[in-house]
Amino acid sequence: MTAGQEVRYRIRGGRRLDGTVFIQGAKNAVLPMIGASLMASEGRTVLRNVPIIEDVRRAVELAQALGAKAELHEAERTLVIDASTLSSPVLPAEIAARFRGSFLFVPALLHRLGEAVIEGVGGCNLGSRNLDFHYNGFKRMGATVTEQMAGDDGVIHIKAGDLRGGTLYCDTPSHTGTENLIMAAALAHGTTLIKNAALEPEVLDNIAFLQAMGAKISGGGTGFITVEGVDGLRAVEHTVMPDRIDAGVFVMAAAITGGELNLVGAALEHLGVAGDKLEQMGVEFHQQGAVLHVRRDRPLRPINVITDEYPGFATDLQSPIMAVSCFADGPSYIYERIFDGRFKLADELRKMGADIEVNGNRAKVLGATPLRGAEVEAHDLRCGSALVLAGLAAEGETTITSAYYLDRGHAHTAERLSQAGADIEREVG
Ligand SMILES: CC(=O)N[C@H]1[C@@H](OP(=O)(O)OP(=O)(O)OC[C@H]2O[C@@H](n3ccc(=O)[nH]c3=O)[C@H](O)[C@@H]2O)O[C@H](CO)[C@@H](O)[C@@H]1O
Ligand SMILES: C=C(OP(=O)(O)O)C(=O)O
Repeated sequence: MTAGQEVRYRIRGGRRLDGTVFIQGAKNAVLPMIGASLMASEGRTVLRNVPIIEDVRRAVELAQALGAKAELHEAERTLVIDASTLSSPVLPAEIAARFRGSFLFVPALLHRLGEAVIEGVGGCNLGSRNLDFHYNGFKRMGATVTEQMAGDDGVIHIKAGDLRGGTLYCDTPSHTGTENLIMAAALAHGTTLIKNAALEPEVLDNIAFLQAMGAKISGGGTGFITVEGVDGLRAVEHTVMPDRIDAGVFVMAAAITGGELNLVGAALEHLGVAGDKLEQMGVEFHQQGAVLHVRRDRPLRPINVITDEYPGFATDLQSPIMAVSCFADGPSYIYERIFDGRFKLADELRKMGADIEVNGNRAKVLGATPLRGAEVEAHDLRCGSALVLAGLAAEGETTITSAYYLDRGHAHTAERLSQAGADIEREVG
């Protein structure tokens, strides 16, 4: 899949899903791990259960552009990285601007090459997405951050100097902010305390990975993380945790079609409040070891959702639940607290017949409205997964354009849904 190619999904709705689905490895865990693996100056890192998503392909291209050897073995879902040859500090815009996780490469560049040059940082266009917690943390550790204009675009130079530990904080518990500050502290001189650190399971998986590499990190999951700097990190093997957002979307695929799925690798605990809200809507869960059995065979009830950091209702599941709410019997209320640009989905769902009122970062979904197939656009990754859900339950054919966004974060979507009985195809070109 090359830049500029159009990806579309075509779905003929109305089929009840039934079967077994394998939950992919977590996008938001593997991306910081690829960044962290570049901190090992010798040896080969082996990451297993790697999701075959576009963001991972971009991360591999970026690692290669920086001089590392990175091989993605797609059939084996395994990534092998040899970062001994890392040589360029420049995150080139043509790759880095296509995914948010590119900024997670900065600590390795600071430690290994003494500087990072950021021509662009991408990710979903969700309104304002600042990076001040990251920059302020790097500065507190002794780095200098300067911005130069190149045409209309700013290029940011970070010079590491001699990074040393200190007291750092996130104003709000930023997911990638916490990961970047931990990675910057891991090889800095002395001890770092990070206050108001993120609690997401992917942050904890990344801490486990860094600890295996030899980093000294304590306090993960408490909001206060202490990192004692070490002299070097070694390349290790690690299995990426399952993707709780992918799991949540498949739970909702069962919910919206009145179906029944066995989700291999999904953990109800990792859904946080989203699991409770789905139960209130009428979804039944049975955790059977590493398999989450999910079923919905009663009418969907409406719901109130307030997005929050983990274990609150994940913002990445807010768009999907908006699609499910269209089928609930009564008004649902959604309050998006993390990102201010996530409601473009409402316009797309309206094209399918949804009745949604948006006021700032609050939305009221008036269910139940029967949705009908339409041509709709994925404005971001989770808008894409929500439209897939809507298409599965709508009458007739739905075409989702700009679906590269969906492929950024979900692997083999059409194959996995088809195996469970959906009528869905992916088209490129
Ligand atoms: C690659 C990755 O892991 N992406 C996830 C990560 O994004 P990301 O790490 O970018 O999200 P953050 O947790 O940093 O952002 C949360 C909020 O904090 C604000 N903020 C963040 C950093 C900063 O320096 N200044 C600032 O103001 C943001 O604008 C946003 O309003 O967490 C999000 C929230 O769970 C998820 O939707 C993304 O899927
Ligand atoms: C916002 C998201 O991702 P990113 O931070 O990678 O843009 C997402 O996964 O919905």
